[in-house]
Amino acid sequence: MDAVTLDGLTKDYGEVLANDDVSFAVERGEIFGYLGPNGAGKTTTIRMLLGLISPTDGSATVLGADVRDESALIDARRRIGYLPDNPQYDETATGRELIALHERIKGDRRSDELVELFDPPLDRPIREYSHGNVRKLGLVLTFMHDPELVILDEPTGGLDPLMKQRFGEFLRRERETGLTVLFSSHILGEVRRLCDRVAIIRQGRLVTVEPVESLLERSGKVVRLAAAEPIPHAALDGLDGVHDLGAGVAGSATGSAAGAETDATDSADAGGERTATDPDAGDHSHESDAGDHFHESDTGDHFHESDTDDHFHEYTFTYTGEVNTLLARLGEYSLHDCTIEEAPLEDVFLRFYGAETDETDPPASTPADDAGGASR
Ligand SMILES: Nc1ncnc2c1ncn2[C@@H]1O[C@H](COP(=O)(O)OP(=O)(O)OP(=O)(O)O)[C@@H](O)[C@H]1O
Repeated sequence: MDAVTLDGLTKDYGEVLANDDVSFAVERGEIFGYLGPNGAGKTTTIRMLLGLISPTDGSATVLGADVRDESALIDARRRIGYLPDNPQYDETATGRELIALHERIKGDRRSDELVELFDPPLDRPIREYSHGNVRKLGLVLTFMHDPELVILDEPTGGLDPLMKQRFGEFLRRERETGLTVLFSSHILGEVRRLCDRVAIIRQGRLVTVEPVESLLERSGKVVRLAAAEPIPHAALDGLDGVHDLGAGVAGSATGSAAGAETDATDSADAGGERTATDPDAGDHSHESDAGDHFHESDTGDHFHESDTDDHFHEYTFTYTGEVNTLLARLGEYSLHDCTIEEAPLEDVFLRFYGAETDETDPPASTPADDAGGASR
């Protein structure tokens, strides 16, 4: 039996159709990412699953309990851990007092271990907690009764990188013991590291449900190169899986790669030739605005050679091919810098669903449709 099922779940707030016919299922024992930009409808779905708001239409179950059946849901919730995106704890209580309160409500099997792991302050009132410390206490309260299913709404907001890593390792360990996790995020990279499958919601509508690996394969990677020598256009553009190739000549080979990356991003859409003078040469603006550095050429089929040795040649593109193939091709050139990163969530949307998709114009065919329906 699936841990969570949604079938045509719909929430109409009146002005906003926050969930529109949302269907998917979370299998027992998986970490399932619920991904979407701000305002997409993630929290609305989660609040319906917990019985905190009623669906306008459709149905859902958590651990077998129908979310419209209050008594069944109360029973199920004893076996569920829930971390809201913005927990509203009693501001005057201390962390220790809140742990004691939660122990009385749902039991405590492991708060000591969790306090040691997530290390929230315990003896100060909540009103003095930082955002990250509220989140760390929230993780203790969510997991302390050893739930079968946890539903986490943007759980890593406010956590520092070390704590994010610790949280990720913790979730993976818990999965090994059979825990099911549904967690929302707007960060694709975070979901990639943790999740087995992912659902993406945009403007209230589900756009895909699929294994995270297949999503990332199709969404590709953003590649940024800074080369000591020009790379012929055909060498990159002719490679299978290269999209949106943009190029320029910028900065100094001894300068900041980060600056080069910024400019490369700015120039990525235009493609063709762009040139820039070494910022250290004197005459030209040092502002980071690409418009001050780059001068569009009237031809798009070759790359400009710089007139000083200090320049490097930068290229940005999205790559959906084999990384080893790309590296073999790049190995033929002298590179100053190379970064290969996952495409941002926004790019994934642009690539697969179009920039103009809105509530009145749903994608004609989504991967969820292609897979024979969103739920499985
Ligand atoms: N109580 C409410 N009344 C009216 N509209 C609401 C209500 N709650 C949410 N909305 C609207 O519903 C839409 C979905 O909001 P929701 O909070 O579910 O999105 P989200 O994906 O969780 O966003 P975020 O990542 O920013 O938390 C938004 O347009 C939001 O303004």
